[in-house]
Amino acid sequence: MPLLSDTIISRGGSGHLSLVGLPGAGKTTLGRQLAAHFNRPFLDLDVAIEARTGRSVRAIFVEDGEASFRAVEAAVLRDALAHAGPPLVLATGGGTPCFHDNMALLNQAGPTLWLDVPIEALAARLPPEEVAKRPLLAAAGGAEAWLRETLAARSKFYAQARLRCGAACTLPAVVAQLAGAGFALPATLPPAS
Ligand SMILES: Nc1ncnc2c1ncn2[C@@H]1O[C@H](COP(=O)(O)OP(=O)(O)OP(=O)(O)O)[C@@H](O)[C@H]1O
Ligand SMILES: O=C(O)C1=C[C@@H](O)[C@@H](O)[C@H](O)C1
Ligand SMILES: [Mg+2]
Repeated sequence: MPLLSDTIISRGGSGHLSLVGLPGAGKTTLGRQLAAHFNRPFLDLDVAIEARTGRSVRAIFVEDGEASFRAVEAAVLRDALAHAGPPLVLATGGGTPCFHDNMALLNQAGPTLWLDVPIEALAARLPPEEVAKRPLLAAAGGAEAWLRETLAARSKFYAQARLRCGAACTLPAVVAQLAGAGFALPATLPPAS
C-alpha cells in the first residue's frame, strides 16, 4: 500500500490545484470558477472540515481552541489530497498554509496559487456580516488592522505558492497564468464505463 505522501507526490504538476490567501481573497469564489472551467471537482476545506466534524469552524475555534482546529484542518487536508478521485480545485482556509507542513504538502500535490489581493480591497470586500462569519477576524478590533498584521505573519508561507496573482485575480487572468507556467490541467475524464 503506498504511503500517503507517495500518493500525493505522484499527482505531480497536474494534480490538485490549491488556492491560498487571506480571508476574503476570493479562494472560494475563484475556486468554484476554476473548477467549472477545468471540469474538476471543487473542495472548500472549511466546508469539508464542517462536514467531517458536524460542527461549524466557529464552534471548533470557540469551544476547542485554535490548536484543535489546526489539527483537524491538517487531517482533513491530508485526506482530501490523498483521495483517489480526480484532481481537485481546492480552496484552502486562510490559515491552512501556515500550520503543520500543510504548505509543503500542497506544493507536492500540484499547482498552488496565492491570491495576493491588496489589503484595502480585502477590507472593502469584508463588511460586518462577512467578518462575523470568520472567527479570527470577528475577534479582532478592526478588520483592516487584523488583515495587515496577519499578512505580515503569513506572507512567508503564502509566498511558497508556485504562482501568485495580485489585484486582478480573475478567472481569465489565472487560466492564462497557469497555461503560461506550463501546468498541465487536463479536464477531468468521465468515469470509465
Ligand atoms: N474578485 C473579486 N472581486 C470582488 N469581490 C470578490 C472577489 N472575489 C470574491 N469576492 C467577494 O469577497 C468576499 C470573500 O470571498 P471568498 O469567500 O471567495 O473569499 P475566501 O478567500 O474564500 O475567504 P475565506 O478564507 O474567509 O474563506 C465574498 O463576499 C465574495 O463575493
Ligand atoms: O485565516 C484563518 O486563519 C481562517 C480562515 C478561515 O478560512 C477558516 O479556516 C478559519 O476561520 C481560520
Ligand atoms: Mg472561503
